This record gives sequence, structure tokens and C-alpha cells, in this order.
Amino acid sequence: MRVVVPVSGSDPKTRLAAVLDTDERLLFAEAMLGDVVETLAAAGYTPDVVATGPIDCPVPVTVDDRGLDPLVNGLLDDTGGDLAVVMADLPLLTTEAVQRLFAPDTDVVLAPGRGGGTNAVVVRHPEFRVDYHGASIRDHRRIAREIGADLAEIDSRRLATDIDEPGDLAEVLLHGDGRAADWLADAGFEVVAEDGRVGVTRN
Ligand SMILES: Nc1nc2c(ncn2[C@@H]2O[C@H](COP(=O)(O)OP(=O)(O)OP(=O)(O)O)[C@@H](O)[C@H]2O)c(=O)[nH]1
Ligand SMILES: C[C@H](OP(=O)(O)O)C(=O)O
Repeated sequence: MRVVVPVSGSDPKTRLAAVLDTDERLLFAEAMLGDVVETLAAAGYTPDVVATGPIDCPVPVTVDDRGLDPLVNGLLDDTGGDLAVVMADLPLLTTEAVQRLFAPDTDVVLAPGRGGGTNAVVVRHPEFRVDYHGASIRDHRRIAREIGADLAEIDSRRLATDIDEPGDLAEVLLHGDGRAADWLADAGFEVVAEDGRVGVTRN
């Protein structure tokens, strides 16, 4: 099965702009992408990375400026609905989590993200199409239901932890051991407890 990792290569991770400048957001996005690609490779999958602009990556990158839905739905058209999509901002991903994602033999497998998104999807159905953004997990469940696809969902903290906002950076420092965690530590980020919750500070 073809495994695609879509990634923003131009102005990525804008929701981290309060704590990272433009160049840093690209470097951090590259570190997270490196973690995802290496973990997929360790699990036996060779991902196709498709970026909106040039981005440093351990495997070759295809540049394609389509938005997320036209890109993924175009690839679903091309493959007849035989495609997996794994987001590039999942630096806690492990080989075990990847194996769990591909284990169900259903028409559609969804890995929900925290906050209502869809961090990974495996499609084995000719009619399934994606509708990202907003509460996309709900939309993807509905789309699967409407086409009569049988559906599995993966309840995995590591697949669910996408890094979108400054508060998410603590997850990377607390639980990550790859490029993204190293990059944050090198950039001076540390975990702090604030108002009973864990956050980050930068030295
Ligand atoms: N190829 C491609 N990938 C995208 C596009 N938009 C988002 N992505 C990727 O899809 C995943 C989820 O994206 P988001 O977290 O919603 O978007 P983002 O651009 O990384 O971050 P924000 O600017 O903070 O929304 C990440 O892996 C992004 O790099 C797009 O238009 N094209
Ligand atoms: C693309 C989007 O990502 P989020 O903005 O939820 O991280 C989604 O999963 O629908």
C-alpha cells in the first residue's frame, strides 16, 4: 500500500508562531517530519513525502502545491482508494503505533488526533474521500458510514499527539526521544509546571 506523508513546506506550523520564528518553524517541522519518516521506515513502510515547498527530509520529497484535501483526494483517485496518509507532525510515533494502525483489515482505519483532527487514515475502499480541518474525525466517520465502509479506530496516545500549539511542545519534551525532542532541547526549551499544568519555557 502507498503511504503518503503530506507536509507544509511553506510557512508551516503557524500556530507555533508565538514561540518559534519563521525559520525555526521550518526547522522544527523538518525535525518532526524526520521522526515520522524514520519511524515508518523502521516499521517497514517507505513513505512518499509530498510537500507544498522545499523541505529537508531523509527521503526524497515531491513538491506539490495542492491543498490537503485536493492532494489526498487526488491520490485516492489515482490509487483507486488504496492509500494510507500519516501526518508529518506526529513526533511521538513509534513502530508499535504504526503496526497498530495497519493491523485492522477494515475498509477504513482512522487514528483520531487530540482536538478533533485525523492524524492518520488507511483506506481500502474505492469511494472513501477525505475532508480535513475542523472536527475532521467526525466527518471521516460520517463519510465511511455513508459509503457503507467498515471502520476501525486506533486509540493510541502516540498517534493522537499532533503538535499544533505551544502547549503541545511539552509532550515532545516529556515523551519524545527523536529529532524533534532534540531540536527543542537544543533551542533551549524546558518543561515547566504552571498553574497546575505542564508547559514549556525557553532559556
Ligand atoms: N502537502 C500538504 N500538506 C499539508 C497542507 N496543509 C497541512 N499539511 C500537513 O498536514 C498535517 C496537518 O496540518 P496542520 O497541523 O493542520 O497544518 P500546518 O500547516 O502544519 O500548521 P498550522 O499552520 O499551524 O495550521 C501536517 O503534516 C502538515 O504539514 C497542504 O496544503 N499540503
Ligand atoms: C488537517 C487537520 O489537522 P489539525 O488542524 O487537526 O491538526 C485535520 O486533522 O483535520
